[in-house]
Amino acid sequence: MAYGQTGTGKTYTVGNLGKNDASERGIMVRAVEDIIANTSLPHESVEVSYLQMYKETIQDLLAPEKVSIPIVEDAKTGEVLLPGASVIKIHDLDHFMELLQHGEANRHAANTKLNINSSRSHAILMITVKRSIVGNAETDKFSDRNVTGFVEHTDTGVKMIRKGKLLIVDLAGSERIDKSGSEGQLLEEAKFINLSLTALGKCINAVAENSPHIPTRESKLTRILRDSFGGSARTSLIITIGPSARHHAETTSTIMFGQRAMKVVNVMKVKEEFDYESLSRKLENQVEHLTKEVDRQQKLRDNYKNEMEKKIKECQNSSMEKEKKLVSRSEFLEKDNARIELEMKTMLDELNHQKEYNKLLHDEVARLEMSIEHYKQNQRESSTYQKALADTTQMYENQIAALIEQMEDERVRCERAEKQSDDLKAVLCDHESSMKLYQTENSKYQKELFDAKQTYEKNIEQLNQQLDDMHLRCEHAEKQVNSLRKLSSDQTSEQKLLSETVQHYEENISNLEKQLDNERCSRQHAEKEMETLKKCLNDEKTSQDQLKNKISDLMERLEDKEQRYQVTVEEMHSLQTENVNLLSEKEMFKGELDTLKEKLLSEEKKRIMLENELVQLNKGQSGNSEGNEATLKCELDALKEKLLAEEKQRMTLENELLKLNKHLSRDSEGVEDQKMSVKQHMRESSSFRSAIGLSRSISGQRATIAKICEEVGLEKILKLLSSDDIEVQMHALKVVANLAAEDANQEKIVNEGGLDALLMLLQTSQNTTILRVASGAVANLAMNESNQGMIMNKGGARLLADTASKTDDPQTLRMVAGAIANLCGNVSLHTKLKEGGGIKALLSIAGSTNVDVVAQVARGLANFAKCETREVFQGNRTGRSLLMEDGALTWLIVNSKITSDATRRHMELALCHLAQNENNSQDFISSGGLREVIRISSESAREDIRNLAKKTLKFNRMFRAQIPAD
Ligand SMILES: Nc1ncnc2c1ncn2[C@@H]1O[C@H](COP(=O)(O)OP(=O)(O)OP(=O)(O)O)[C@@H](O)[C@H]1O
Repeated sequence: MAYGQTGTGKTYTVGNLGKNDASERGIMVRAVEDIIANTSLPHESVEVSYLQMYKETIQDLLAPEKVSIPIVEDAKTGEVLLPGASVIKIHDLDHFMELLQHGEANRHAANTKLNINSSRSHAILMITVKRSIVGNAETDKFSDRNVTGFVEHTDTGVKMIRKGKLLIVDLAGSERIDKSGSEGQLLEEAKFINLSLTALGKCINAVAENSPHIPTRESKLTRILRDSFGGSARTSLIITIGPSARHHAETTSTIMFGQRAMKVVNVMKVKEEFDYESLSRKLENQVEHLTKEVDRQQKLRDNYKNEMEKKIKECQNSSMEKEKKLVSRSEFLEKDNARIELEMKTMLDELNHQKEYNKLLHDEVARLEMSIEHYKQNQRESSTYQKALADTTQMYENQIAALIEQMEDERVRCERAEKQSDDLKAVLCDHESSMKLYQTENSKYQKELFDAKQTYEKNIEQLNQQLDDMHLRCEHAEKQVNSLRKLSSDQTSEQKLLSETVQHYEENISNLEKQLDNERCSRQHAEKEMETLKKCLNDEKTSQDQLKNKISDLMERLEDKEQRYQVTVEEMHSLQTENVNLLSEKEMFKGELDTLKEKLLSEEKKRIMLENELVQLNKGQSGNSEGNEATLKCELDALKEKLLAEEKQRMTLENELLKLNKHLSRDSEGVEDQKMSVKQHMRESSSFRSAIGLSRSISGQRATIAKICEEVGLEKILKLLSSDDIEVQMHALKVVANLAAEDANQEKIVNEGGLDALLMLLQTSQNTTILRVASGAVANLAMNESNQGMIMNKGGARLLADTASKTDDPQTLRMVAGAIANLCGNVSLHTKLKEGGGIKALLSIAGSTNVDVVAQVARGLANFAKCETREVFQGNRTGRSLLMEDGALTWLIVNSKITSDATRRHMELALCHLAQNENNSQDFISSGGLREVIRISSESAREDIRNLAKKTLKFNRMFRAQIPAD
């Protein structure tokens, strides 16, 4: 689109033909030239429409008679169509130039002041390029078609048309009517032009701002350009300006318009549509092909079926024929057998007959022999005849002998011949008898005999031959019988084979049928399986996606867990360190607990003694006169005060116990048991006290003090601490000390200046009782961590040290040592405590022979060492212990074998804690502390302390180096 003030060169830039000089050509000509150069025209088409929009009507510049061309939007694709406009397929660039020139001639132009050939209409050149493409997939990809009707996937295997549309718009010039001097018709035109350009501006604004509504309906220009704003089209805008200063306003507005248009974001989309004709043709072909294929398959199936049926029939026929043949063959064989049997029978009969005949012959030979004998007899009777007869007989005898020989030779095989021979003999015998009868006819007879003999010989030969033949035939018959038998057996086996073959064929057929059925089943099954597999594949894909998501989720969680694991490991390390500290702390508390138990016991004893004293006093009181009443009352008050002090101490111990119990509540069951036993002990003490009525008295005193405090006011009582009257001062101090023994009152006492007053007393008073009670009160306040800092800040450490230095009263020293020992448990005060002389004071107090005082010192040192070593373990502190310089180690080494169990435990713990700090190792080695730790590791009365010492020795490298391997 070319947009700009009138006369600034839009038409020149966009529509110039450049007929004479190609370098003068405008974008329209250059674009089409480029398109043609990249298009193979017979296969691809380039079509153009050239329109103008004049006063909100659309006219066809290529067919000027076509006016008011409607604008239509394809409901599916959203494509803007101009159905009435002529669409001309161009052949080449010249053809296009002709069309453009023709169109230009039809364009409305009028002279304006600014441009003598001003365009009064918007010219729209619409170039459509179509290209056929073929995809790869099947038509079921139709589902991929998007809502716009275009196909996103080109691999559809279907012929499609890829379509590109290029609109080149030469907008009519925007103008200031006053400047252009438009009037009448021109003014009218200018209004329409400005209206449509304003609408275009609005649309561009809306698209640039991603507005859901684009007001394209306000002008036909924007309706035509509807599918060119944003969306799937790419839009280029050329803005033209007049450089003259007088056009400054227009130039600015034009540039602003261009800037807005630059905000439009386009996403290109390839537009493709199916070539439905070719698709339908292709589908028809496919349907036809598939139908043919189905028919072919059906035919193949039918043929196969027919063939199979035919084969089955053939098999059946052949089996029937074979059966028939078999039957006929067997019949034939049976007949043949019968025939052969008959023949055999005949031959056997013949053989028997032959045998009989042979027998007959034999008989005849015998008869002939008899005839010969008879002839010989006749011969003897007639010498003449006899001679001739002898010759004849001789001849006959020779013949007969030969015959007999022959007969003998052939007797076995030729019985018939024997028979014949017998016959001949019989005949011979007849002849002989007739010779006898007719001697004359001897010659005749001899001749006949000779003839007969010859005949017989021939006959015998014949018979022999017959016999041989018979034998041969017999053999042949036997062979035949054998071969027939063999044949018969062969026939039987053949029959069997045939039946087997038939059975085999039948089986084959049934198998084939089964196979056919199986084939069908498996095909159906395979089809089902295919569907299932498709589903599975889809499911698989879905599950794969889910798995991917899960994997990424798991990876994230794994990373998170790893991080947490790292944190946990670090925490674990710190917990381990803390655990070590807690263990040592626990051991220390155990020691302290034992000390407390002992103290409680001694307190109980004192209390019983006091109670007895009180009972005695009460008894004495009743017996005294009224004059002594005041004195006794004073004594009673003093005793009560004593009781109060004891009670306070007890309270202090109980508080300490409570505090320890709190610490110990985290520890092991053994400690828990100890706590229970202490509680039990306390309960027992309490029950004992109640038995003697002391509790009533104590609660009465407390109530009295509370009442006094309520009545007088704490402020006044505190003021009394600075009273000049030492008695008043003392009573007030006792009341304050009593109040300080209870946690609940401590804050109030401190806030109202009680701590200051007590420290002042420590500083100024020389009175032992005051110093003792005041240091006891300070010790009570020092039990509370919130007061410890304040005590230190107010110079408490120094004052306690001074107090210790100016008295050797063991109770006072015990109170001072207790107060310092409490302060030793606060690691933040260690340096101040040392600098304030607290440690030194503690160690100087340690010179006392009083067991309780020493116990407090040992407790303080153990407290200090434990806290300090914990700080070292936690990395908050480095270097030797602050206790070292003041000689604490030496004191501990010297006194660690003292008899009191509780004190010894404190000392052993203090040594172990100090030994745990590797910076103290050298001190331990040089001073003999290491030996002490080694001793503790084996000799300590407490297993936990022994273990602590062993652990200390094990983990300290310097100690390990010092200890021999054995
Ligand atoms: N780059 C250029 N080189 C030479 N002459 C030019 C150039 N640009 C414009 N002209 C000339 O300036 C005059 C006005 O140009 P043209 O008609 O293209 O302006 P237009 O912006 O289309 O005006 P209108 O909006 O009134 O139609 C024409 O005579 C044109 O030949």
